[in-house]
Parts: sequence; structure tokens; C-alpha cells
Amino acid sequence: MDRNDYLLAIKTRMPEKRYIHTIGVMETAISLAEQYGEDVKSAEVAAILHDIAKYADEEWMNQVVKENGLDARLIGWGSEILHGPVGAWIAQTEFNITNENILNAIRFHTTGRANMSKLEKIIYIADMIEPNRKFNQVDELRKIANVDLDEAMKACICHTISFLVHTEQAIFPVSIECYNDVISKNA
Ligand SMILES: Nc1ncnc2c1ncn2[C@@H]1O[C@H](COP(=O)(O)OP(=O)(O)O)[C@@H](O)[C@H]1O
Repeated sequence: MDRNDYLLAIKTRMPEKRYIHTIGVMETAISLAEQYGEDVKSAEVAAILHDIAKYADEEWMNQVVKENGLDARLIGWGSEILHGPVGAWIAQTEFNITNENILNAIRFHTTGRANMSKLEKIIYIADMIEPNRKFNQVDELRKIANVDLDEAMKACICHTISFLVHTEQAIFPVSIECYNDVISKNA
């Protein structure tokens, strides 16, 4: 499948706004891949498929987790946490993606994790800073991503953790592992 096949396949599964977001993630991920020496094709495919499960039924996603041996800690979390891991499962089973690095970039695009690969960082960051994103500090994150991928990952996970704390939301522990990992490496 080439870019247009993937784009056609995801377009039917999401509203227009999410599709536009996906194009933004794709363009940002490609540009970060070029800048930081990552495989551009892998970045393109992971970016296009990253939100493939965003609008999947939550009950169905919980079932996919249980029946296919996905991380048991996912059970009971909402679709915001489920759509990454279930998206990776769809990419593998439906789109025949076998590249584990691409699958992990989809799997961990919302939460991050400890010891992320360059591609995983690129997709995580691209998802946060793509041109359609609008929140305080997004320009600051874009500036950091222009000069240092690891610093950008640190700033992005700090922003997410801080946002979740300030809005009194539960934090899926894999993001805490990501935060601890990034902080210790940058100490
Ligand atoms: N560890 C976490 N625990 C709970 N919520 C989280 C965690 N990490 C991210 N989120 C939230 O999940 C939501 C979806 O994130 P994300 O997948 O990056 O966005 P999108 O699907 O819109 O591209 C965001 O509101 C984010 O703050």
C-alpha cells in the first residue's frame, strides 16, 4: 500500500477534523524524520495510521485487549488510552504492518513509554505539535522540536503530565514511566 491507499483507508473511519489532524501529523513527522535521520516512509505510515482506532467502540477495544493479550493494565481505561494500542493491533492485523518500530510508534503515540525509539518520539511529538494543534505552549514545543528531539520529548511529556495533574485526571502509569525515563536521561 502507498500513501494514498492508507489515507483513503483512514478517511472513512474519522471525521474531517481528525483527518486534517492526521495529515498535519504526517507532514510534521516526515519533516522531523528528515531532520533527525529517521526512515521517512516509516514515519509516514505510522503517522497516517496513528489514530486509526480513535473512533472505535470502547467496549470493542476492551475486548480486543482481553482477547489478544494486550497490556492488561489497559482494561478499564477510556478510549483515549485504548486507541493507541488497539490502533497498533489494527495496523498489524488489518493492514499487515509487521515493522515493530512502526507498530510501537502507533501503540505509544498517546502515552509515550520508557526507552522510546527515535520513530516513537517523532510520532509522539508530531501528534502534539502538528500545525492544527492550538494550546498555550505549543509554539514553545515547536521551537524545541526544531533543535533537539530529546529535549522536545521531555518538554512534551512534561506538558502532558502537568496538564493531567492540573485538570485532576488519572494518569495511565506508562506515561509516568516515560517521564521518569526522560528526566533521568536529561538530569
Ligand atoms: N498517561 C495518560 N493518562 C491519561 N490520559 C492521558 C495520558 N497521556 C495522554 N493522555 C490524554 O489523552 C488524550 C488523547 O491524547 P492523544 O492520543 O495524544 O490525542 P489525539 O488522539 O487527539 O491525537 C489527551 O487529552 C491527553 O492529555
